[in-house]
Amino acid sequence: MSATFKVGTRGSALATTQTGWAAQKLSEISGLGVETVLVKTEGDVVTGSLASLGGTGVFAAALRQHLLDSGCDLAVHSLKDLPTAQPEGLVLSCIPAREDVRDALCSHDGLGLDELPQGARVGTGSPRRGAQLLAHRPDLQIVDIRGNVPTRLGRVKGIGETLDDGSVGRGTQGDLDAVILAAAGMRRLGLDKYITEYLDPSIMLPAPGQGALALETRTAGSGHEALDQALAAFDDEATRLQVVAERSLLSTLEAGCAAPIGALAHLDGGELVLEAVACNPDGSQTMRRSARTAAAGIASAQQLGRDLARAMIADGAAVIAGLA
Ligand SMILES: NCc1[nH]cc(CCC(=O)O)c1CC(=O)O
Repeated sequence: MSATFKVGTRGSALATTQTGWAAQKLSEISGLGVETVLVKTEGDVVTGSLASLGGTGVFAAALRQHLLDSGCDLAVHSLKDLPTAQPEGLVLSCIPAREDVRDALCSHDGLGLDELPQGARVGTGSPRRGAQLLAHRPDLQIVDIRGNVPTRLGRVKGIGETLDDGSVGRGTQGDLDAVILAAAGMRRLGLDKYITEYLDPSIMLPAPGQGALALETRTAGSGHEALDQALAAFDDEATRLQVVAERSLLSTLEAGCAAPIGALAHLDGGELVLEAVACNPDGSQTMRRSARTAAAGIASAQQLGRDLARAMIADGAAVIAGLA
């Protein structure tokens, strides 16, 4: 029997799908077999509002402990769900090329954002999404929802009934005109046909790290040389530069994934450009800024995020976003 590595995953459809995708690629590159280990996490059983959960990293903590205890050799996370502080003994050894970074509107009858009826009910548990929606459409009613992607999608009028997956839409009321979800998750789950508008980043800046996966191992290595090499080969340098800048901004603002902060970096020729927004939860105040650097490398990306955050803080961003 050929050697295998163990990959840990949460049990949600999104987690198992993206873990399967990454593990398959690494298996192809390394020639190793894969064994999947399911890890139940606190974030999957708590039922309160996401905004009220407070502490960041509830989704990742149990998986990380499992990795530290050598219950698995590799953990696959959604990067945007990871706190910006890296735990001792673990390293993000691979960040693959990013999926679509945008947020997506999923509404009934194919409606786009500007076609939603006056006062339409739009579901999201994210203060960042709610605030930016309200900044664009102050008439909308933001409804705090949580749950996994198919469950949230099933709350939209007319959609719950049509989802053919047996785990989806059962008992959902169709009580919303629309929900906002990450396009990346919808695509990975094959649910992107329900997207009625990809929200332009000029209206809705995504969460730092959105659309990117983070493949984590113990700092000492995965225990499989071929896997360590595959992780290095599967890492995408452009994505890493972007997400480092975005997460550096978030950590300098001392904010987490539940904060009303959006950030998106991209490469423009040889330059790294970072755009960011800080909002108050009702969308009545938004501060949007950008910065760029021609300097290459991870340290410069980190510096870019830090400098932009400091400039925004100097102009009151932390107060606006309720972080001060
Ligand atoms: N917080 C849940 C979560 N974590 C990652 C994704 C989507 C995939 C991604 O952004 O990489 C989602 C669902 C969503 O926000 O719609």
